[in-house]
Amino acid sequence: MTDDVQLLNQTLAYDGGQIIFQDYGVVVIEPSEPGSKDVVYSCAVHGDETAPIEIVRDMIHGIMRGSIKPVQRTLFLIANPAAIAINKRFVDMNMNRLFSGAHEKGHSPEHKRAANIEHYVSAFFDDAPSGERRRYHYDLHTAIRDSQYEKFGVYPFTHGGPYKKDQLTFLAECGVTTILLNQAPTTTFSYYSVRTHRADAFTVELGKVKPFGENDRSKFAAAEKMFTKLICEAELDLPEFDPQRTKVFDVCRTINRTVEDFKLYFPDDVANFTPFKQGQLLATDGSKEYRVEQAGERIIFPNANVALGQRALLTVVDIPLERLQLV
Ligand SMILES: O=C(O)CCC(=O)N[C@@H](CCC(=O)O)C(=O)O
Ligand SMILES: [Zn+2]
Repeated sequence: MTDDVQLLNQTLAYDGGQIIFQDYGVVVIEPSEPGSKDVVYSCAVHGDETAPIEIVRDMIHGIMRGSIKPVQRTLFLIANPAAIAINKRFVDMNMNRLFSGAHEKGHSPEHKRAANIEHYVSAFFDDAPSGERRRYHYDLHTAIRDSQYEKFGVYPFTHGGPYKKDQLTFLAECGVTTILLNQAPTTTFSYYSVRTHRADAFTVELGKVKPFGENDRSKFAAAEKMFTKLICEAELDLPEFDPQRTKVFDVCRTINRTVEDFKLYFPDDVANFTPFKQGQLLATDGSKEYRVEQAGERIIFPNANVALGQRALLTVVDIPLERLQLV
C-alpha cells in the first residue's frame, strides 16, 4: 500500500517507454515508439472479482520489472478500489450500470468514479498519436455463479454493425469460446467504449468469483498470455477464423426487478447457461410471473438482490454463428 501511495502521480521508465500512475488504479503505458493500437484492460468494476485484479496487477508489475515490454499504448484501470477495500461487489451502486452518462443521475462513490473513469478513457484515446488507430477494451470480470461455459464474453450491442472475426479469434485464443450477444444499448462499461469511442470492447467473464489468493491462475494462463501479446507485439499472429470454435447465444429476455417482492424459482447453485423446460416458472416480480417461453431457453446472471429497476435475470438461446454478419 505504501508503495502504491508513493507511486501516485509518478512516472517511471521501462525499457521501451513510460509508466504513468495517473490516479488510484489508473495506469497509462506510453511506449516511446507506439504501435497503432490503443488497448484498455479494466478490472474490479465489481470489487470482489479478484482474478481479473490479480491479472492486471501482475501485468503492471511485469512492466515495472521489465519482463513485459509493451509496444502498444495501454490503459490499465482498477475501476473500484473502494469496493476492493471492503471486499464487496460495490460500495453503494453497481458501477456497471453507471456508464454512458448514467453516473450523472446520482452522487454515490460509484457515480463519481464512473464519471472519472469515462474521463480517463476519453483522455487516453484522445491523446493517441494521429493516424489510423485501432481501439480495444477488455473489461475483465468473474461471475457470481458457476457456469456451464466457464469463460464467456458479452459482445455489446453493435447497432446493426457486423461482428468481427479477428475479435472472436482473439477471444477464442484467450479461452473464451462462448459469446453472448447483447441486443440493446446498456449502461455497462464495455458498451460505453463501443458506443462512445468506437472501440472493439467486451465484458469478459473469466470464471467464478473467488477470494484473493484462491484463484487457480493456470485457468487464466491462455488469457494472460494473449493479453500480454496484444500489447507487446506490433501485430498479433492469430490463427485463421474458425467458425466451429465459438458458440453463440442471443439474449432472449431481460427480466428486471421492479418491486421488493422479487423471487427466483431455482436454487443458488444452478449454473449460468442451464437450460429449463418450456413453461417452467423462473421468477416472479410481485404478481407478474416469468416462465420459460422457448425450447432451449437458458438462464444467466440471476440475482434477486439487485436494486429496483435493474436486471435480475437474462435468458438466452443458442444461435448458429452463421447467422451473424461477420467481417
Ligand atoms: O455473475 C453475475 O450474476 C454477474 C456477473 C456480471 O457482473 N456481469 C456483468 C455483465 C455485463 C454485460 O452485460 O456486459 C454485469 O452484470 O455487469
Ligand atoms: Zn462483474
